[in-house]
Amino acid sequence: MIAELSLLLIDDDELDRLAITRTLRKSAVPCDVSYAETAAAGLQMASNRKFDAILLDYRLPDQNGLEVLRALRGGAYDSVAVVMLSRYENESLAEECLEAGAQDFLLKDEVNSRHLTRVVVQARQRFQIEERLRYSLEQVRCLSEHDALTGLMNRRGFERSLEAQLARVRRSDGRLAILLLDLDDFKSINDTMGHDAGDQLLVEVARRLTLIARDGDLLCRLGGDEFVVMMTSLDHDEQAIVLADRINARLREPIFIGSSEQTITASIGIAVLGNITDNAADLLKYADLAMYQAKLDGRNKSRFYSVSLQEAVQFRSVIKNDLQRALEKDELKIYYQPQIRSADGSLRGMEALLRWHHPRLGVLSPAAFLAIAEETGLIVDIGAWVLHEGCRQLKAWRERYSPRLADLTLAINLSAVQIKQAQLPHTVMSALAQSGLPANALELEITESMLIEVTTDTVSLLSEISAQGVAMSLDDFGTGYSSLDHLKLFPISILKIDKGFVSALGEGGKSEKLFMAIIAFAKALNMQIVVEGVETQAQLEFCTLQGCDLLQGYFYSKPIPAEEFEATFLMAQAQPSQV
Ligand SMILES: Nc1nc2c(ncn2[C@@H]2O[C@H](COP(=O)(O)O[C@H]3[C@@H](O)[C@H](n4cnc5c(=O)[nH]c(N)nc54)O[C@@H]3COP(=O)(O)O)[C@@H](O)[C@H]2O)c(=O)[nH]1
Repeated sequence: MIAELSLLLIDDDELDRLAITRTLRKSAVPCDVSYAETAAAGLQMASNRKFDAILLDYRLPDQNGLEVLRALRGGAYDSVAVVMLSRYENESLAEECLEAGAQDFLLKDEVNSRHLTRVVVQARQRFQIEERLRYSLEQVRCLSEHDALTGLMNRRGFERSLEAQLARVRRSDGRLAILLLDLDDFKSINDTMGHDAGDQLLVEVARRLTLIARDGDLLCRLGGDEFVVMMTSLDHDEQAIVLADRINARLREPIFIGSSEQTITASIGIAVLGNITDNAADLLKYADLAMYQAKLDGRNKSRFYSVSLQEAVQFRSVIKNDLQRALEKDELKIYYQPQIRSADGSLRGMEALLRWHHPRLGVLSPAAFLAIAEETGLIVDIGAWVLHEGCRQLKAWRERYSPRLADLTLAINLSAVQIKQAQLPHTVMSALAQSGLPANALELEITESMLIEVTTDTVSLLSEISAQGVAMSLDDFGTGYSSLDHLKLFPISILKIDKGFVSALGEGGKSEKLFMAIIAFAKALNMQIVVEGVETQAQLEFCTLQGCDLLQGYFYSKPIPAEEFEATFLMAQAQPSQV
């Protein structure tokens, strides 16, 4: 039971005010009525005091009732039930008032005591129910826009906030940056320590981000191990980089999960609104591309989105897609580069160097696609193809230019992925068997960097191949670890000195001394020495004088297609035994 209703009547017509007051006095519920004659006075009173309901006349001297109603619902006033009063019947106006937030619409002529009291009481109840509903909806919206685990905004909340911030930034000509973080190797924590541990780590990351964020920055967990920091105001791009550095420094600090100490890092992509786009979806996409680049660049880094970065990412994606079918479409080719005996300038053999005749991009060098081939595992099939095709070609040439060139050899590069494949010895042997080549016609090149993560499996794999008579050569020697252990562990009989040393020959510096030391060292170990990157007559003479066995480089030829190699180096040196 309501003890008393406190009402505000806003009406400029004195007779109407008296009539309504008389009616209310007859009501079963006592009413305390305050009065205002203008919209401005009514709004003023509504802001000073809380009423149970406002009776609001539509026609007021300074504003119409609908405008007053909208002002009352605008948020600056305590929420209150509103009953509109009108002298004239107007269905569409009544509808408009209800839509704008009035709880009822009454014709003044219809007002009697019971009716008016019931309307006011019901308006008040309806308003209270609406308020509760609004609160519940707000709670649901809040829950649906927040991540239950970390309490940060989720993707939905982020998207809504981003749209709102974008509108603000456009209006104020401001700037906004998005830092998209993806935790490095989070999966392994989940896999090795379990999902509870993973969850604890995510909560700790959220906590650290909250500590680092500045006032006004918005934090969000997009899902999984992806977080976003939205900098809603910044003067310079550098501020975003500084924040990214602070985030990574803070994340690197040890995290204790139970009794175990963990460290986590993140790859961070940054995109700034206005620099490249003023569209929300693009901004997140660009931050994602930059984050992906940070991962490619070795993780635990931040990268800024730029047009050139996008071009690089797009190029990568084209290569990745097209490489799948390059083998089937016969687009991969082997180019050959001669290896010359320093003693007499005769052809000892050649190195097989892969090229991709891309239908749109032209001839691509391994640098453009090898890393992707390794990442996707395609290198296993590609490498097997190089072995088979190279052996087939060598056998054909040996036979065609026998007897003079019957002992030509072929050097083929192996990739780090291939040397971890248990089937490698089988692939090599089947390439030799199918072509009919003897094992000593083949030389396999590995680089020092491949041997860093040596396992006993790798050692036995390469030893198995070498035991069959295939020579192993250590490529790019002098550029990596130059570890004596590698020479001891692996069955290496050929040392290939990197072209970096050759280009420095004649300068008399450290490189030249190292070059000579490597030769002395290889000779002491009875290894054959191949020098790559020979480009000038002077380099040729120097290497020959120092006792290098084989020379390779642009001085003789760049790597060239098989037909050209045959015409230039084989036909010129020997008459084919069969044509
Ligand atoms: N796993 C596989 N890796 C391969 C295969 N084919 C090539 N590769 C690897 O790619 C690297 C780059 O090859 P490429 O771009 O062909 O470069 C070679 C020569 O073109 C270049 N070269 C040779 N002589 C000179 C010279 O006088 N000057 C100069 N600036 N460059 C020269 O050097 C590269 C020689 O390679 P390598 O002897 O192997 O070090 C290449 O290094 C391979 O690792 C493949 O089929 N599988």
